[in-house]
Amino acid sequence: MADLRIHDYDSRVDLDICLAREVAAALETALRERGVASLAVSGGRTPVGMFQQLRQMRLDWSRVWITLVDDRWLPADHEDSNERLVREHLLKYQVEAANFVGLKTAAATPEAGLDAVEAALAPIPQPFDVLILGMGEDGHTASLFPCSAELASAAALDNPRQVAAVNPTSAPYARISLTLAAIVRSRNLFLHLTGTKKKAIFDAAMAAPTDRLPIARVFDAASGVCHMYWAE
Ligand SMILES: O=C1O[C@H](COP(=O)(O)O)[C@@H](O)[C@H](O)[C@H]1O
Repeated sequence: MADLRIHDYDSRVDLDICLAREVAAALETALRERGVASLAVSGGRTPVGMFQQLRQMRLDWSRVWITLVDDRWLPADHEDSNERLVREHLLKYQVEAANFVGLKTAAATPEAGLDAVEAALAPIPQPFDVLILGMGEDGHTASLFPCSAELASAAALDNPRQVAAVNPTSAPYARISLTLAAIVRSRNLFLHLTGTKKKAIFDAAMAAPTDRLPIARVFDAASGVCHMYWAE
């Protein structure tokens, strides 16, 4: 079980600045120690302000690999694509020099695309130096949805795959997601949450004695220090 440290901020702007600094510091450490660094980011609405802070951080971004924790199986220019969000808000200015690998291929379905996605991810230094999760109000994280038939295999810690196809019944679009096993191997694991409603959902999920939601399963399975950054 992870040693989860909670960081509360008075404002989302303060949170975005502090989380971006922590992420940049962890990437800098990786660059110093291993010469390359890897970062996996979530999509959705929550990370936009943090991306805008992170893209101002001075790093040798040409030695940093960036990918997504999950994506909707949509063209990369679709308004609901996580790749589009990252290209628009993070891969700008000096971060344009980073090596970005998206999770969407030309295959018709995520199931058909799995092998190609794994091959595309192969050059990225693993385990990820930094991985940033978000959370939905149903307790999903990445695209590990509690409602999906694929959750058992995508969240099985002995799943040798890095990615899984997920078809949520409570949310739109087929998805591709890092597996729970790939997520919890990360060297620095952050959860980025905003709003009192999500905080209450997170606290209840962590306190539940049984039927653990995906977000709680991350911190059950992770080891070492993990961080939750929250602002109202
Ligand atoms: O579907 C998704 O939702 C979560 C949470 O998104 P948010 O809009 O509530 O911040 C996100 O972390 C994930 O990457 C995304 O695909």
